[in-house]
Amino acid sequence: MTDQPLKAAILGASGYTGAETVRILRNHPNVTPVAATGNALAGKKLSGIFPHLRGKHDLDVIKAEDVDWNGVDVVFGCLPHGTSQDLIETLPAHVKVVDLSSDYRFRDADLYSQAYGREHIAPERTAKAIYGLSEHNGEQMMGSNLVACPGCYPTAILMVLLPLMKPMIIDRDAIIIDAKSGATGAGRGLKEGNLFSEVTEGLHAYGVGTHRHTPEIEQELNLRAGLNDIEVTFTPHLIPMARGEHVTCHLRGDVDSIHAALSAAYADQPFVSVLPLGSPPPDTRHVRGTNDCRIAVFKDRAKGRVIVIAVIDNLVKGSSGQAIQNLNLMMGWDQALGLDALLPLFP
Ligand SMILES: NC(=O)C1=CN([C@@H]2O[C@H](COP(=O)(O)OP(=O)(O)OC[C@H]3O[C@@H](n4cnc5c(N)ncnc54)[C@H](OP(=O)(O)O)[C@@H]3O)[C@@H](O)[C@H]2O)C=CC1
Ligand SMILES: CC(=O)N[C@@H](CCC(=O)OP(=O)(O)O)C(=O)O
Repeated sequence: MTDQPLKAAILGASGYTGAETVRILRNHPNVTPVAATGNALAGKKLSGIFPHLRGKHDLDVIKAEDVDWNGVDVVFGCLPHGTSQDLIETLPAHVKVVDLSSDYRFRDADLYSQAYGREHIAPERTAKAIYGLSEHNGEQMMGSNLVACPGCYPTAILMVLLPLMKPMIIDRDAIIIDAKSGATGAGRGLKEGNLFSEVTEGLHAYGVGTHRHTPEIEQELNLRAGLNDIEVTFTPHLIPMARGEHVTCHLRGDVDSIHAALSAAYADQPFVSVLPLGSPPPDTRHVRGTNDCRIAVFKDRAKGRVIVIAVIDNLVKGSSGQAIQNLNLMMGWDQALGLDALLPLFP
């Protein structure tokens, strides 16, 4: 516990990742949510929008322009991309930022423009922001004022692939990723594709060959490997469940070397576990509601091929949980503060 808890504003608290950030912060000894913002839902009580928070958090949801920034130390930016940078660039300098959107993930603002179809309003800041994959960039986050949390798919995928990049122990020209996400990954906004009847009892791919997370994944792989030619095939799917994410990486390499590299990378990490060889495949329910990532490695019967599976909860390790872990790292606190009490909800 610090003498004075940090005062946090949650921008976009009326959305899924904002509400999840508020929920998890209830367990945090060093951070107090003092402001919650929304847009269409401003004017309501947070517990009125999200009854599961009733009696736990009774913040009023207000417009960002009505926040008293003098009373705020840190913001969690849980806003759509584009909106996020427009607001973050107006904040006073004393406010630390943990952004969950994609706005500050690209080192190169031109790459951002290509992927998102708009110019970045602060290219110099995005170049300096720390890419917040907690287990890999924690040291760089210490003392930083702006951390850009990875997308939910890149979180699980990079957790598998980064430890295999240096030394390069897989065939870098043969990386194929099949990924599946629950519907909360698309946010709470009313969209036809998120209707129950459009999602239930079916499964479909989307963004095939074009998803905006592909350049984000490739950026981090190339940076880690010291190369510029790594490309991956990434196919996401929407599955009929609310939360959870499952990624299957099809690789070429040696199963024992891959398992050893992953086990070594996460040996001291509280939230990432690499299952022993021969374990059954992990289920998204094994991490549901937690900041955990579980990884399992399998030898394929096809010669030289290895399959690595990772599961996370998109609303925790894939967004709000990792954001809180990143704030802990920025502040030099134990990275597990507020997060280690979360146990999986099973079944
Ligand atoms: N959902 C997930 O699994 C993940 C999401 N992310 C990223 O996190 C961010 C938030 O995602 P998520 O919580 O799912 O999104 P939601 O759609 O559930 O919530 C969006 C929030 O932003 C607010 N908002 C929307 N437009 C504006 C605006 N013009 N001005 C001010 N506020 C606005 C909404 O307010 P209101 O509802 O009151 O209008 C709401 O509070 C996004 O950038 C997303 O890509 C990252 C990783 C995983
Ligand atoms: C199921 C679903 O739609 N998922 C979202 C990814 C969620 C995420 O990580 O979004 P950001 O990169 O915007 O932060 C998508 O595919 O666009």
